[in-house]
Amino acid sequence: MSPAGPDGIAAPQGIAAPEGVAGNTRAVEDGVRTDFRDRMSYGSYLHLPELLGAQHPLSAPEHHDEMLFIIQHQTSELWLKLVLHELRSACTALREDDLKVALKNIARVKHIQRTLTEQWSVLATLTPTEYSQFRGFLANSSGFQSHQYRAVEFLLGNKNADMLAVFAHDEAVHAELAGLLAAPSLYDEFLRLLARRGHPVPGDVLERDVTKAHTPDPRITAVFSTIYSEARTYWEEYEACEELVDLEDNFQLWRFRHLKTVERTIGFKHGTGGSSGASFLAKALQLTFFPELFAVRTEIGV
Ligand code: HEM
Ligand SMILES: N[C@@H](CC(=O)c1ccccc1NC=O)C(=O)O
Repeated sequence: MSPAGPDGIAAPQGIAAPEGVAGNTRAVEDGVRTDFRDRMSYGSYLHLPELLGAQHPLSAPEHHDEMLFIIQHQTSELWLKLVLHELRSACTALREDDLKVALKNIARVKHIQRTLTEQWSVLATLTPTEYSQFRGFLANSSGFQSHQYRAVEFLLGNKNADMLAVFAHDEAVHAELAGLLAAPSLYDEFLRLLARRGHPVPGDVLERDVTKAHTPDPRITAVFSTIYSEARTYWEEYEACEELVDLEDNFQLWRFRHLKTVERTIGFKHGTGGSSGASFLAKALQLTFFPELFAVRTEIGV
């Protein structure tokens, strides 16, 4: 005989309710803390009042889908904050010849990138009609003004001093980005590490003007050629090269999904930030952080 549930219906045979889960309801255990007047709680530790109080749709009357738009951006910014934290750590680790730590940081960044790229599918549920109903309320604000995104681009080596102008209104952010512009990128740090390990990275590359984007150099491709053809000897370097390729690949996938989401949402309209829109974004797909890591592939097996 199977025991009768609260509504008198017998539970199916063979599915015995575990202790404390009668009636498909989990009993709260006696030890569970419930008084948080004088204890730190989940919400206070995570500052949830601030976090969850920071969604302020501007549309009037409020458009249902503006909440999606805001949360999509805010979650992206939170992940970007962690990406920056990890990339800064990776740069420091490389500077200190701690390749293992840098690789650990990069591994985490790769997972975040996947989440960020996956997340586009949520925004893709926003139809052009829905977006057009509140787009006007965004005025001239645009993702182009995301300082964390720009910081990630700079850290990875897509340096461009012209990107600083939109941050002139915010002294602290402007100073932060100017600092990153003037600092060696992840790739600069990697090439410096390779030089310290005895790889023939030319001096003029090591002392280049790091405020500019790195431009492809066949002498660096030759360094990678050796690493790839003698992978067993240079295993750590080889592994690091492949991790950087994954990083760039993931970054390009995010850019591509952004572009495609933009095309399906606003077509070929100009952007709220003042650019030509999709065609401006498409140009970013031609950029590369680590050109020689792709150039070396042409030489492999020939
Ligand atoms: C319906 C959704 C979206 C549309 C229509 C859109 C559109 C655009 C457009 C047209 C630009 C070019 C700059 C301009 O003139 O405004 C841009 C740039 C940008 N957007 Fe979005 N965007 C959307 C969602 C997002 C989301 C969710 C993020 C995540 C943070 C984002 C981040 C960025 C960034 C970082 C840039 C600068 C890209 C670069 O410099 O290459 N956008 N967006
Ligand atoms: N540039 C977008 C507006 C936009 O997407 C946006 C506006 C405010 C804050 C973040 C945004 N996201 C990415 O650009 C547009 O032209 O519709």
